[in-house]
Amino acid sequence: MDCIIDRPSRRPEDRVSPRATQALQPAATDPAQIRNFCIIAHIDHGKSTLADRMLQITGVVSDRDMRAQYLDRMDIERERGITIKSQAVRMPWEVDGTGYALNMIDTPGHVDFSYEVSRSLAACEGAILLVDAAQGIEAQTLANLYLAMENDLEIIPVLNKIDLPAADPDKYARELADLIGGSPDDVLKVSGKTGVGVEELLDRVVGRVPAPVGRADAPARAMIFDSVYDSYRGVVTYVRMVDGKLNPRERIQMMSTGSTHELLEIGVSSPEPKPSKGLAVGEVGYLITGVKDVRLSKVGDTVTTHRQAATEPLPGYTDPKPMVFSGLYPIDGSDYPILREALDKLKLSDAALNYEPETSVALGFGFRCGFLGLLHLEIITERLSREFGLDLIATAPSVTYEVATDDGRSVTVTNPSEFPSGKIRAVSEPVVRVGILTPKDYVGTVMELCQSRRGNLMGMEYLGEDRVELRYSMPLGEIVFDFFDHLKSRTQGYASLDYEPMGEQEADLVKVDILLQGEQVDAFSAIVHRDKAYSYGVLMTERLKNLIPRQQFEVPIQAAIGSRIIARESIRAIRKDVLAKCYGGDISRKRKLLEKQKEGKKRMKMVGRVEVPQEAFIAALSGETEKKEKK
Ligand SMILES: Nc1nc2c(ncn2[C@@H]2O[C@H](COP(=O)(O)OP(=O)(O)OP(=O)(O)O)[C@@H](O)[C@H]2O)c(=O)[nH]1
Repeated sequence: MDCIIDRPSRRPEDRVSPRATQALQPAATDPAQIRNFCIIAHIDHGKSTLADRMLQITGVVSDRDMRAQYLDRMDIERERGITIKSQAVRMPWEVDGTGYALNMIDTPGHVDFSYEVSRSLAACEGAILLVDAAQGIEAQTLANLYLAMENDLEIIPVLNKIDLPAADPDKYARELADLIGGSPDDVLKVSGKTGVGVEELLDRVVGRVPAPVGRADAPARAMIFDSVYDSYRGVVTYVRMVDGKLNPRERIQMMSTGSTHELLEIGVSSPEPKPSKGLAVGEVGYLITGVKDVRLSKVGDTVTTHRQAATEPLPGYTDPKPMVFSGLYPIDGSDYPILREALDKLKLSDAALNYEPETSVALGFGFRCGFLGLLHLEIITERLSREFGLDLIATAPSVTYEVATDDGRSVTVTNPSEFPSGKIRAVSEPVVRVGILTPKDYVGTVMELCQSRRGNLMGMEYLGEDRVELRYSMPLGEIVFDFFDHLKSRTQGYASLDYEPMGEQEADLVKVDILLQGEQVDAFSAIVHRDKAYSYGVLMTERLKNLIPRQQFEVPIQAAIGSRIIARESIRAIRKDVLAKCYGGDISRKRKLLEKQKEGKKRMKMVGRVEVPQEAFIAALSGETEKKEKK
């Protein structure tokens, strides 16, 4: 009789290194044998590919199970090649006969998620600074490096993709060494694709990244650096133990809210979740408590035990604050309940998503949503359409304004239609520190663009021979509106951008309304700088003129600041007689035409006496007319 033996497969082409030793047991590992590190890189510089290769070489994922970008779990992440949620993986590695547990924390690379990046960094002692050897340093390389330095991390500079024919490792090694100090010879050269240099890199992590330190006998303190919703297991919380120990089935307490939960499972990911006997000082792992909403397990919060609670939370906790707002409306009004349900579901897994119902004359029922940034907005709208089959229109993104009125009130405005109508004393808007990296030939055109967006130059530096870093302070409101598209098209895609909040400033801002036959169309109101009010008015009135069909009377389209009209167009009157061409006695054909006209009217929105097809509003909001003209 045949007997099946369950043997670990080790095929000749498997890339597992002989130094991928037996894993050390969590909760029983000496902190001196733990290394916590992350990989920081500009988008597309190969972070996920390198992480995949490390998993393979350390034997935690077999070649057979390997699929590209193992750590990027969400489909949408894999398709777009971006990392949204960070994960942590424990890998065994042996150096000079000693076994180590390497915890790799994958960080999101995009500025919208910089708070999550900063918490992931706070969970580590070291960072691999990964730079594409064919492209060199980019804006997010710098932004992430500065964050890592603020967190006192040991930086390991690495050039990736050295297998590319276009790679110029010597040039970029000098650039990297100039940036962080040290010699170009210290810069490791690897290829995440072929695996060259990856073993040396793991050795360097062990050699250079400091071991974690913490007080083993103090009350438990663990920092949450990620919180992910899983439809089967509820919320999975990723933590870094700082002091003490957490044990299975213990009652834990969230220090920001005082809420307590039973610890149903605790363990480490390698990379599939493996329950353990607990987590001790310096370790990285996950907790499951059965809660169903990520807002009960917030990134940055400190976990302690209920029985022996710590008194001081770990530093650095803040609530995620939405920066960009937009109205989301279903194109088919009957989809509204589905949209509400979909947002409720997404909120379970995304603590940064905010929304409340709103109505618009032009677009019907929808939700005003708050996002961390433009990419966050894009991801949410894409998930709504992909996962819930919703067809949506989003109003132009807006930021938060503080408006002080003459009667002494202060109003927070996230939607232009809430802008107070009386006398305004002052308006302040959020400002960000912008870093742009561009080849030197494009400096002129980039500066022109920044100036046209009310940017203030704060500094300019050459990086190597041919690239320049420009630093500006700029209103966030100017960036959320197609700034990135313009930057890319002016520099043929070469410039990269990063920004971080730097407070607020007063500015001469006004609300421009768009009126159709004297009636305000809310979805088109915008808060803009006074100098740009006129051009916004002209743009929108022209767009609408081209999109709204003629009516039986003349329709004025106006742009106004308060009661002052600043631009005007009009649609000439026409008597639309669908039966005009239908002479003769064929009554059934006439009826058909009239029926068809009635169908069309259903999708019409009434603004005062004016009938507007909803498509016209949608096209005007998305700027479709200009796009067509450009083509
Ligand atoms: N030739 C070559 N290509 C690589 C190498 N590493 C990554 N790539 C390619 O570079 C592209 C980006 O790699 P990713 O690993 O997705 O980059 P990433 O930094 O994780 O990207 P984000 O998750 O968006 O930040 C992919 O097309 C990879 O196949 C390498 O060492 N050599």
